[in-house]
Amino acid sequence: MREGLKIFKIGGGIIDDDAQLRQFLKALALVPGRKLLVHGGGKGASQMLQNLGIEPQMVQGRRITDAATLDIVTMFYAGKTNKQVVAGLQAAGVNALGLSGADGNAIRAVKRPVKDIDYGFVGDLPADAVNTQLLYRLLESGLMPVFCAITHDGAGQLLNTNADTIASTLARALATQYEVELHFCFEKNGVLRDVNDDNSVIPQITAAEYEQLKAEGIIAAGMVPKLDNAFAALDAGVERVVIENALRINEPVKTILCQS
Ligand SMILES: Nc1ncnc2c1ncn2[C@@H]1O[C@H](COP(=O)(O)OP(=O)(O)O)[C@@H](O)[C@H]1O
Ligand SMILES: CC(=O)N[C@@H](CCC(=O)OP(=O)(O)O)C(=O)O
Repeated sequence: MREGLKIFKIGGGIIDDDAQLRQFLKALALVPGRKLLVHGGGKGASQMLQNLGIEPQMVQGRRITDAATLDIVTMFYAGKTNKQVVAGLQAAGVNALGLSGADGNAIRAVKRPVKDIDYGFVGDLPADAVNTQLLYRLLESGLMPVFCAITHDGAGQLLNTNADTIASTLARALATQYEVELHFCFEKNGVLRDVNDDNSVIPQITAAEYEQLKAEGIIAAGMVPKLDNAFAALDAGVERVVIENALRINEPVKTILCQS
């Protein structure tokens, strides 16, 4: 039987709040077994860009990343945010190791080709993006890898990559070695029937139901790329995908996705 691995992805809203981040990391420290964390930070990055006089530009949930933006998001995601998360995990007794995709050649991306839109220095992840051997060695030595949203192209170029996509790609790649559970954690209690009512969590969603909920506009905005990534992970052999509140990971309230 394969060993278990739990992959957690945490989004911008929680990371920007020191007290909430600490609470999440404490709860994460209590989760038994092999673990890996991917963090975003898009909200805080947009704030920082604005403070520096750069207007953030997002198209279909992806940031248009010119050279100046890349410099700033690299400092923010791979520097401040990643190191703060790692320090928080160390304080909670977890030996975490902060990584970008360039470190150990962990995740090699491809610069998004220019079609209708030029996204600039944004990375897409091919099927063989993940250095599974490196991650296997880190996980088996008892470390908890903590990834930020920065990857590289193998030729010296850093690339900004959506954190949900990183989590889903890691989950798919590592599903060959482990029985993987993928947890998307954010500030809502799960996928909601009414986005303004945290008590309207949909406990289970199949792929067919997802299409229906999307068509009805119940699932919208940032939730669409998240769930596209989530169902792609299930299709590729990830055992279980969960959408849940980052502050309630040890409680039963959550949305579980199923293939059929
Ligand atoms: N049905 C839904 N249930 C929950 N959230 C939804 C739903 N439809 C749209 N959303 C929106 O999607 C957001 C999550 O997407 P996003 O901001 O990209 O996630 P993250 O915070 O993980 O980066 C929620 O904060 C919410 O505003
Ligand atoms: C290319 C691209 O869009 N990159 C994202 C990476 C951060 C991220 O995904 O953060 P959240 O998970 O908090 O949204 C961005 O810069 O916003």
